[in-house]
Amino acid sequence: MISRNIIKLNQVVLKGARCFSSNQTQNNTQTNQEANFGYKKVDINQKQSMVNQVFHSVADKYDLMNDILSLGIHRCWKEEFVNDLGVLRPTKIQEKDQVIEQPARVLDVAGGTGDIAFRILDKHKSRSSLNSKNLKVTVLDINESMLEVGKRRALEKSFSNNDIDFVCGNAEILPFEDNTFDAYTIAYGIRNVPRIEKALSEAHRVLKKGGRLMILEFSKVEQFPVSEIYKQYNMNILPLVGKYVVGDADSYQYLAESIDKFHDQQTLLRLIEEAGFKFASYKNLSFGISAIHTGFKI
Ligand SMILES: C[S@@+](CC[C@H](N)C(=O)[O-])C[C@H]1O[C@@H](n2cnc3c(N)ncnc32)[C@H](O)[C@@H]1O
Repeated sequence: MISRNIIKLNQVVLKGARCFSSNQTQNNTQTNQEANFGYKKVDINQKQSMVNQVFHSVADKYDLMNDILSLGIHRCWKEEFVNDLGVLRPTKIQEKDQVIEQPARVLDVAGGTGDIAFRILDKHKSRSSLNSKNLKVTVLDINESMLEVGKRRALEKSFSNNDIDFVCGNAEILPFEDNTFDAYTIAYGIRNVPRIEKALSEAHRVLKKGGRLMILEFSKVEQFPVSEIYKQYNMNILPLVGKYVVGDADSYQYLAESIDKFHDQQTLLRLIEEAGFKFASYKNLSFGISAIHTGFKI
């Protein structure tokens, strides 16, 4: 049984996007467009290669580090995110004189090791009377190392290809047709994508009418002294724990800097609206350390 699943879950779809694996270096053509890589200004194409190196380096210890660094709190934020998504119903399609049910489809972009996808599937099973055939989650990530961990975890959790599939691809050029998904989720991924506007426009394109965008991301804490304690923690503790647990202080230095440089709640909200989403809103989690943004394709 397990070996059949291994074969199925290893069928990574590669359509129209460059993927990054450990033994690959990316030689992107230079442009004169710049992006932030933490506190550094780099060529926008170079940013993706540098982000890829970070996640290749941390992939094996990524989930453990999330627990250590957030003292387990990231689990509560992810739970709230998945609760807010709610239960998705299958689509009913009339075919000749028959009504056919198609599973609801969720695309989890920058889904990495599958954490959000597994939570969505678990929640769906525990909350609804529907069977697992009524929901399918597609995990998309640009990094093969992160996806490999996700595929391993999916097998351990006994999910099959009917529940979940793993696609190597870029959030900026999604390898899916227009109007395909009922929901698009992205957790702690959007700040790593070089062209956020492109990713949001792709999210809008692949969602069905009525479909929902949900973003979970680190955000801005305004209340003093929490803001200062949080900044000091990120800048000093993150690289230190990275050094001793993963043997890689630089990657965690980038993660801390990228959190500091990322947009505030209002700016991200504006970008979501500019991408065409309606009824966009956000809510803060733990003083705004994280925030959930949402919007709908109407
Ligand atoms: C911090 S991890 C988040 C993983 C997961 N969503 C979670 O919440 O645990 C960020 C992920 O974004 C992915 N990523 C970065 N740039 C991307 C892009 N352009 N397209 C798709 N994935 C990307 C990385 O490979 C990495 O797996």
